Amino acid sequence: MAQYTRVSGSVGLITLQSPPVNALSAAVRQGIVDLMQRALSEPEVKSVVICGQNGIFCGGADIKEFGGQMSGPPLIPMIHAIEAASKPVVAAIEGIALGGGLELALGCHYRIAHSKARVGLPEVTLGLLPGAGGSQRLPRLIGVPAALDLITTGRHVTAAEALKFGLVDQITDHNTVNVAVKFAQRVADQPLDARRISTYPCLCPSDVAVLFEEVMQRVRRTARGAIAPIACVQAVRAAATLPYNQGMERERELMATLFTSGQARALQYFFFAQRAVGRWSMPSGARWDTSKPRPVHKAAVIGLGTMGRGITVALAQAGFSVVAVETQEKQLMEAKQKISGMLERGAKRRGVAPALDKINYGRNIQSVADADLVIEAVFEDMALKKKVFQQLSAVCKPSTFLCSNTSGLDIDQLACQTRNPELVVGMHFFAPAHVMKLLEVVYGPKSSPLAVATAMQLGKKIGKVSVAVGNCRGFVGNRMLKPYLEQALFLLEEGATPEFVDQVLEEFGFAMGVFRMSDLSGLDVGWKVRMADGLAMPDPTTGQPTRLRQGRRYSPLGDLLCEQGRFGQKTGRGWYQYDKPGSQVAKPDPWLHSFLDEYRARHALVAHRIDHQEVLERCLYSMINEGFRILEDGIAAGPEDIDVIYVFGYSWPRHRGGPMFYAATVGLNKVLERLEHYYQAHPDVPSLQPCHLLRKLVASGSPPIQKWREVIKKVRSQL
Ligand SMILES: CC(C)(COP(=O)(O)OP(=O)(O)OC[C@H]1O[C@@H](n2cnc3c(N)ncnc32)[C@H](O)[C@@H]1OP(=O)(O)O)[C@@H](O)C(=O)NCCC(=O)NCCSC(=O)/C=C/CCCCCCCCCCCCC(=O)O
Repeated sequence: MAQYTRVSGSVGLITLQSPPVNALSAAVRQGIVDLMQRALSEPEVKSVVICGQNGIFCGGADIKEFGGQMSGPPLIPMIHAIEAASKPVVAAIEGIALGGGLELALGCHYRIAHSKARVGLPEVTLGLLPGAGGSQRLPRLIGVPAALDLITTGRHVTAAEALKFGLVDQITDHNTVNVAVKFAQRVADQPLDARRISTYPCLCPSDVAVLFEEVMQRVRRTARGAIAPIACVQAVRAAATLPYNQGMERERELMATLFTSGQARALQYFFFAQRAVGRWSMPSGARWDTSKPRPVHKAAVIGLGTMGRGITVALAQAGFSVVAVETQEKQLMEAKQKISGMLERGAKRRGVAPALDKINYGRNIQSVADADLVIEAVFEDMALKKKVFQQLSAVCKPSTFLCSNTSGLDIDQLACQTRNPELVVGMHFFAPAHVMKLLEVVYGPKSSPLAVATAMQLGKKIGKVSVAVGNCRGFVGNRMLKPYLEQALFLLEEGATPEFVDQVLEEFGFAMGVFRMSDLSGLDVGWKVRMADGLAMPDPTTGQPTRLRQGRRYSPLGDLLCEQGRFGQKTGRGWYQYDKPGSQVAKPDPWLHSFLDEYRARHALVAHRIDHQEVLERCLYSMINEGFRILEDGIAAGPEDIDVIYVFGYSWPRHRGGPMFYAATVGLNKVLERLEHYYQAHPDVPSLQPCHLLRKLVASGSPPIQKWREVIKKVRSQL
């Protein structure tokens, strides 16, 4: 919807009204078309201003409409009509002008922005391109290099940057609509020919062909299989090489391909999934909208290893006072130096002062006594963590929230060490903790909604995407990783190489294949966990590594590498070889190949040809199957939680929506059928046995992912 008012006698003011972001829904588009006609037909009106209600110009096309039948006036002719208008039209940009919102503003003859406004063309992040003329007008207005940057990255720019580009004509600190109205009065009789961007020549640098080639290469390298960034480059190239009308035709063709693509559907699903995880709920019925967080003024971090340092930096950068504790003097000094360096580098990048004074360092756990919330980040050792929680419970205020950065240990056991177990939750950060966006907030059976709400809010304040999950071994992310890693090892036993498995996974879109990722994280991490679980031991009767442990198939390959001191990048050897310890360039290692041959011979394993399909299906479907178990167990509230965890924490390619969305795309019946097939071939691998919820969903006709929660609810109520 849109509202019309006449202001100062001669200015027609059109206000977009569609909360929360004034998206260009069919009703809003209809409103604009009707009100533009009215403004043009009223002889008293000499100029027009378009603005948005509640200090927000426009968040772009209404993404919710993309999934269904589009109705209402189309955007492109609407914007053309504005540009062709005989009276000056001024966009008054407050808050945001994104996507179709900025394209609407580019159709206006002038753009006035508030100094705090942000503008951008983020369509690429939704699997699209600026398909309402944006790919053709923006390069004509600000030049090809800047337009390529904005359109291929989708980044938002500040009003100041927009002014520098020439994207807006003026910025103001005052009431933008008032300024725009005065501006509109001033330009009422000015000729408009020079203000119609579609008539501008597209200014190109002399080496434009080289520029497009370079950008295309960079985009292909970083897109990990996403098609929209490539189409964006092609659309801008059309602007640079073709007359406007032909460029528009090319924009339309490219948009038609993207608009109906699975990638666009996945990215648009993911847009809403990211927002859905904020509306968390617990099996007790506690919810985000009925649980109030308590403010945290002072936080503390215990243990300043890699994780503790990253968490400290994330907290300090977000403005929290932090007490950072490390009991060993040498480690404390080292951590202090590293944290200061991280803060200084971060501040330089963001052009602000480093938040060094936000942190007080200490060696004594007593120094966290008055913290509102403490995050324990000591070694992943239950006995040690229990001791720390006992100490914290003794020294902290009774109201202090006690959180653990464990990556998978039982939160309940930690809560039991404290006086107030309801104030204990897991806050599982991902390395590097000041960079990675994901935070798993883990509630145990005793955790209160207050504790969950407070941890979720803290996560938001430090810029994380926080997902509330239940307490189980590995929580959501690492629990699903286990069958994935396991299958990768089994594939090596059966004849694959690390390079081949990684290549298939990287072609699928992972930033790193499973073996390169293991080398990066350190093979010893999982080895220690397996030893603590009594898994990584040779058979006591034969002294030989066996391939069956605790009644199920087990691959000791990772343990054998660790026994040789091959811990990955840090030791210069792992699944790959590296020039030197710490180097990141992985090279195939002939030693590893001989080692695999000998291993297979020792266990009488005959290598067979493993193809792409088998790698993908076994690694991904076993992980997805665990995802369904997690939903069945109520550890994650919905598929969106799992998908957000996998995209932000495990480099799952966003244009594939996340593992659960991917399963829906492949078809649940196909996933079920292939799991059945592999389980039949490997009956000693329980993670391949299709779980009850997957069967139930298939039996219910494989409903769309948005309807899974109903089936999950039914399955849980029957348990
Ligand atoms: C920055 C934001 C706007 C706000 O952020 P924040 O304040 O943090 O709040 P949020 O929680 O993110 O959002 C609040 C709620 O608002 C909802 N929201 C936000 N934006 C939109 C939107 N654009 N549409 C719908 N809903 C929106 C959001 O979901 C929240 O609600 P809830 O919590 O989920 O309930 C931030 O939200 C943001 O970044 N938004 C997205 C901005 C964006 O990406 N805009 C671009 C949209 S795409 C676009 O504009 C495309 C334009 C060109 C379209 C051309 C169409 C032509 C069709 C051609 C078809 C061709 C087919 C041919 C086929 C054939 O030929 O056969």
